[in-house]
Parts: sequence; structure tokens; C-alpha cells
Amino acid sequence: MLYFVNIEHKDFINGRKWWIDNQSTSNSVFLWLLILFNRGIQLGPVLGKEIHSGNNVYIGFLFVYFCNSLYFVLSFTGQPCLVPSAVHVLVLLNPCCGTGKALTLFENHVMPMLTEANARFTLLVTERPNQAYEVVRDQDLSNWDVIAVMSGDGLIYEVINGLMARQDWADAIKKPISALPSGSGNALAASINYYSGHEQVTGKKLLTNCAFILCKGQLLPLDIVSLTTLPGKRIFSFLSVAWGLISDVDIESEKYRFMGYARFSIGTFVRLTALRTYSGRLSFLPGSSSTAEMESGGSPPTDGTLLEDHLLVPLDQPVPSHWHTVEDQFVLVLALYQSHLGAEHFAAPMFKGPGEGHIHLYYATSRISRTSLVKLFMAMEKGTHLDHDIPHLTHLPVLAFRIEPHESTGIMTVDGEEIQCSPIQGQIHRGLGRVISIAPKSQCKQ
Ligand SMILES: Nc1ncnc2c1ncn2[C@@H]1O[C@H](COP(=O)(O)OP(=O)(O)OP(=O)(O)O)[C@@H](O)[C@H]1O
Repeated sequence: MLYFVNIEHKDFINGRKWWIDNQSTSNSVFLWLLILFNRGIQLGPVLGKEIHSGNNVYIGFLFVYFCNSLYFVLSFTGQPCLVPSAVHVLVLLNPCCGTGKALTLFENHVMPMLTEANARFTLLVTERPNQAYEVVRDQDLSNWDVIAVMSGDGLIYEVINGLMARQDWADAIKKPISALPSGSGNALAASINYYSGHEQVTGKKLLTNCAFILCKGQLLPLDIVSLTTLPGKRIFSFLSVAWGLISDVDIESEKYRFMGYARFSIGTFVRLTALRTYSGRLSFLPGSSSTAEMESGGSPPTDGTLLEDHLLVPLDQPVPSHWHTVEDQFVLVLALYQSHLGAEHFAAPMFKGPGEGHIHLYYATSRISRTSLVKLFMAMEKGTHLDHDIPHLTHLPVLAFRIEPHESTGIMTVDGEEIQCSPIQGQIHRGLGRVISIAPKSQCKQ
């Protein structure tokens, strides 16, 4: 089902709000300045009389409105990070995500904001899995300035992989993505909400914040992790790779989907009562964003060749000797490259904005106690888990990693989507994609 809604774009919602909020304030400032210039300091009761006398006052009023209009125009042109005007948004909406109310939420909460912002949009309601992947892989993307995903992280995962499946992937992956949360896992939306300076919220408040961020529109870099699995599959990921407790909860709690986000709390409780351990080998290349620059392979090719993973060797070969390796029984392994793992899982509070260029690797071995795990998950809600010293939990920034499970029976996820449990490795590509967010001016990119 395709809806086309074409509305001329004139200005963004923030500009309109600014105009309404500041018009009277700036008018009064200019007016008082004018009176001081023309009439000396004859204020108070004299003001009403003075203001209506003499042509200077009328000229002054014109001056006030000229300055106001100039300031209004400059308030846009002075911000190089704004999404270009006449923006046309492709909205991909999954009607089955979360509790199944995405279309109503869009009509009630997002559409009025887009209309208010005079943004044009095309709404595509998906009818089946993989449709969003095919649309962004096959369609002419020049029709749209932004791809907004009204769903959970699963549909964003489809979009990223659809963009990377194109011949012109190096350009296509630069198409700005906007997250409009309505699924049960909304980690990217929660992260963008945090990067944009909003307090942690869920549900409709998170959706409204993200719709506002879409209208306000700054283009910021998005890190993409390129993954290779042993069956030889290439996957592109914007959020996480999980093995063990976290992926078990994510997938096994699908049956509580009707509960919305609460499904993760129930799932964690159930899994903690019957904790599993997984035997395997975890290897990683430590490093943070500064070393990422040094390790960078430069700009991606634009001639249609594949994205090169210059930090990785083939999965059937041993990792380079300068990598670190841990062989153990694990309770959880998590590679995360956004601040939030879910709307209420502030797992990497050290991230201040998108595109920081490194992966946060967490792992816990089987020696970790249940009490420690409960403490970890409770503190993670507020992002204070690293303030506690939790024995047998390790956290470190890395540029690349490899997970080699000894058995294929566990659950493994990429961006919350289940994949075959088999050896997998990945490396970060700093700022390969683009996301719509709000950040300090120093982070803005055109
Ligand atoms: N019309 C549809 N019917 C059924 N599934 C769909 C439809 N459109 C998209 N999908 C699939 O739904 C899956 C889940 O979507 P998404 O993750 O965005 O929402 P979610 O509610 O957070 O789900 P989950 O918690 O399972 O990740 C995606 O993998 C997508 O392929």
C-alpha cells in the first residue's frame, strides 16, 4: 500500500517555533533601543506619547522588522548542518512492529509534525519482511532526501543492508536515516534521543522527540560495522553483535511481544533463573577513536567494489598476533556501537554522539554471579553500571573483534536480529553512514 503526500517545504519546525517565540522579544529590544536613540531616556509614562510622534518612529519600526527578518534568515543560513530545505522523506513503516500500533502512532504523532514542518513525505507501509530491504536496494534514491524508519531496529537493519547491497553503496549509505521508534527494540532511536540532549524516555515521548529531531534535522556520521560470518555471509550492522545472555533474552522474549518493552525485563528475569554458559574464543583489537584514525583505510571506494575490511584476516585464519584472545566459558559477549542497547538500556554511557569510531566490547565469564548480573542490568537502566566494580565483567573499546563459539547451539544476534550461531568477526567503519540527530556544532558534517 503506497500513500503519496506532497507538501511544499518552506521552513523547519524549529525555525517556525523560533519565529513565534522570539518575535515579540526581539521587537521589544529593538523598540527600546530605538526610543533611546531618538528620544533620549524619556521612558515610562512619556513613552506612549513619544512613540506616536515623529516620522523617526515609523522608520524605526521598519528597521525593527528588517532586522527581525534578517535574523530569521540568518538563523537558518548560519547553521550548516541543517538538512537541506525542500526535504522529501521516505517513511518506511512496519505495521506489525511492537504492539502493532505504528500506523496510528504515525498518523497521530508524526504526520502532524511533518505537516507543521511543511516536509513532503512518501509513506510506504511494509507488507512483509525484507520489503524495505528490496525498496532501498532497488529504487532510485534520488527521489528522497531522508529515509525515516517507523519501526524497531529490525527494519533499520534491513535498510542499512539494502543500501549496502547496491552497486552504488558508497553513495547510497550516505542517505540520512531517521529512526521513528515504534518497535519493541528501539536502540538507535534511544541513542539519538540521548545524543540530541533529551532525557531518557520511552514510548510516545521517545517517538515525539525523534519526530522533532527529524524535523530539526542535522546530518551526523553513523558508524557501520562490517561483519563476516563463517558461512561467508557479509552483514552490515549499526548497533550490536550479541552472544549469550543478551541475545537469548532478545530472541526468547519474542513470545512476550504483546507486552511491548516490558518483554525484555521479563525475559531477563526468566533467563537469570536458568543461567546458561557458552564455551568459545573471543579475540579483539583494542583501540579507540584516535587509533581508529591511524588504523583507517581511508575513504571507501566509489567504483562499485566491495568495502574493504583492512583490519581483518579471513575467518578461517588465526587472528593477527597483536590481537588479544580470551578462551573461556562466557555468560555474555556484547559488541555495542551506540549508547543504548534498548530504550531503557543505557549500556554505553561513554558515547557522547554518533560516529565515535569504536566498538564497546563487554564480556562476562561463567564466574560472574547472578547477583552481579542483576546489579549490572539494574544499573544499566541509568547507565551507572560502570561505576560499580563488577567482578568477571570486562569492558574495553576495540576496533575489531572475532567470536568463535565452540558449539553452534546458542543464540547470536546482529542489531537484535537472530543469525546462525557460528564464528563471526567485524570491524568498525567510522562515519560510513549518516543519521539525523542533533549534536554540538563541532560534530556536524555536511
Ligand atoms: N508487514 C510486515 N509483516 C510482518 N513482518 C514485517 C512486516 N514488515 C516488516 N516486517 C519484519 O518485522 C521484523 C521486526 O521489525 P522491527 O525489529 O523493526 O520491529 P520490532 O517490533 O522491534 O521487532 P523485534 O522486537 O522482533 O525486533 C523485521 O525484521 C521486518 O523484516
